[in-house]
Amino acid sequence: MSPLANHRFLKMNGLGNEIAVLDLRGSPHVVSAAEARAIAADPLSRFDQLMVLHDPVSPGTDAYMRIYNTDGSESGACGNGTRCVAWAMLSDPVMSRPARDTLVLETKAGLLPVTPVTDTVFTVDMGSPRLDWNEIPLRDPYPDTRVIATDTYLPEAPELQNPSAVGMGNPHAIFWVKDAAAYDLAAIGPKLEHDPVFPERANISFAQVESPDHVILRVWERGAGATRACGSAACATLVAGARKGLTGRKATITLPGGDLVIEWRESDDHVLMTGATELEQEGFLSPALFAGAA
Ligand SMILES: N[C@H](CCC[C@H](N)C(=O)O)C(=O)O
Repeated sequence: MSPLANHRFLKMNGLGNEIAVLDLRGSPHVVSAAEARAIAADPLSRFDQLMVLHDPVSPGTDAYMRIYNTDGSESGACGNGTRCVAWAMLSDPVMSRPARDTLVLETKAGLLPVTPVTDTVFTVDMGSPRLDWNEIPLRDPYPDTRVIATDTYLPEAPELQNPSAVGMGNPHAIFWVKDAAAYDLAAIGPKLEHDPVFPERANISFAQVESPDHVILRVWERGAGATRACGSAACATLVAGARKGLTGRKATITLPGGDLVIEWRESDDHVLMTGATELEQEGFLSPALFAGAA
């Protein structure tokens, strides 16, 4: 029987970004893409991102996280999910709790220190943005990633051709638009996500700058589709906005599910993301999910 059968999980959200948290510390099991897709397919455990906790790898860290999208692909970053994991590690009565309140979580993209602001609000240090074309990554050697060009031509939205690109441990493209609500994400999101300029696909943001400290944002996520919020996209948008002189280095980013405060700190180049988390329920993974998934 799969070690995931009957395993406890938490269903949470970060501003409506649907997050499932699975604690596999103490187990050698690594969730496969097929298992992640099976978990996502059950309405009880449905997620935009599945955050799987493993035993810590680097000294001084509290856990290693693998992050899965709905389609089973893996990401190096998920801002909203990282806050949910911090809540779970510090406040869930069943999970083993680290001794200190400030956590350091690790992903394949690096270390993420997390600090509680209240019981349910956390600040994640998302690290330095990746601005070089090959780190994002992009197909072409752009000397300046503030403006790139996509291959995709959209007859219904010909203005969507020149996004900014930023890596936050995952790839992001930000299109600067007058009205973020005007776009049919389900129709155009997949085309831009798969544009050949993004060799690892990209998370696609539509950013409407209201003022230097306020941006309205809608996101089509790589591997997950339209979500109510995307923390790493909010970080990437603030960085790109500040680089283009559209925003300051600190702004409120309003997503369909609510607000995140993002700061790109001058002193160390790190991006800080602050926002809420919410526990919805706990559940147990149905053994039937893993009958065909290996
Ligand atoms: N919702 C997440 C981002 C998931 C990114 C994922 N879709 C990818 O990079 O493949 C967040 O809050 O940052």
